[in-house]
Amino acid sequence: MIELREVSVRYGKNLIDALKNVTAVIPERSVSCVMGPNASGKTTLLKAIAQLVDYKGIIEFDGRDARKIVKTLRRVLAYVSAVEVRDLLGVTVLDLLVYSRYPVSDKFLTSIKDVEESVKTAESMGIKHLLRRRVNELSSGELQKVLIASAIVRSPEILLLDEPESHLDMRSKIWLSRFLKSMSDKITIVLSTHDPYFASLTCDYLMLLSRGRLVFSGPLDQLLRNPGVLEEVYDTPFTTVEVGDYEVLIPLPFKPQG
Ligand SMILES: Nc1ncnc2c1ncn2[C@@H]1O[C@H](COP(=O)(O)OP(=O)(O)OP(=O)(O)O)[C@@H](O)[C@H]1O
Repeated sequence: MIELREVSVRYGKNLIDALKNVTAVIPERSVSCVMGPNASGKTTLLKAIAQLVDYKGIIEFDGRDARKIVKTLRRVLAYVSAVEVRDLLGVTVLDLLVYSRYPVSDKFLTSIKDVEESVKTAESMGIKHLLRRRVNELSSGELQKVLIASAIVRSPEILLLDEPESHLDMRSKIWLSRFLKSMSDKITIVLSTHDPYFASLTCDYLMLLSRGRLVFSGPLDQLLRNPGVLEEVYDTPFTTVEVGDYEVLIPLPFKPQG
C-alpha cells in the first residue's frame, strides 16, 4: 500500500504549485490510474512517489517513510516515461533490457540469467523481433513497449507508468490493458493517462487531479456511477456506456438535452 499524506510539490523559481496537499491511499497489487487535464500534476505525482522530485508531506510504502528507504525503492520500484528518454543512446533493445536488470542482477554483474530474462520478457510482450534493433531507431509505439519491457524485466514490486498507452494503436492499447491487469496480482501499478476509455478498461482505482488538487479518489465503480465528477474537471460531459462485458467512461461532444 502506498499512502500519501498532504503531499505538495512546488517547482523552482516560477513557484508553480504542481501538487497541493494530496492525500490518498493507493491499494497494493492493483492498477491505479491518475487522470486529469494537461498540467494538473499527474507526472509530478508519479515522480513524487518515485522520489524523483522534492515534496512536502509524507509518502509511505507499507508504513515506511519513502525518504528513508530510497535505496530499497531503487531496487523494487520502476518508473517509466517515454517522454523523457527520446535521447537514448544507440544501444540495442536487448542491451537496454539487460542493463535494466542491473539493480536486481546477481552481485550487480550481468549474467546469462539477465539475457535469458530479457529474451523471456521480450517474448511475453511480443517484442522479441525488436531485440537487435537500436532503441533510437524505433517508432514511438515500439519504443513505448520496449520501455515498459525494460521495467518489467526487473520484476519490480511497484511499477509507475507515465502515459503508457500514448503512441499505441488500438490493438496495442487493448493488449496493454490486459497485460497490466494480468500483472497486477503480483505488482502494484500506478499509471497516468489522458484516456478515460483506457482507464476504465484497465484500472481498479482512480485518482483525479485538477490544478494540483485531488478532486476524486476511489474505486472505478464509484466513478462509473458518478461521471459528473469528470465533467467538473474537464468541463466536458461524460457518460458511462456498456461495451460487451465492460462499462467504460467516454466524453460526449455535446451536453445531453433535457
Ligand atoms: N521541472 C519543472 N519545472 C517547473 N515547472 C514544472 C516542471 N515540471 C512540471 N512543471 C509544472 O508543474 C505543473 C504540473 O505539471 P505535470 O507535468 O505534473 O502535469 P501533467 O498533468 O502530467 O501534464 P500533461 O498532461 O500535460 O503531461 C505544470 O504547470 C508544469 O508546467
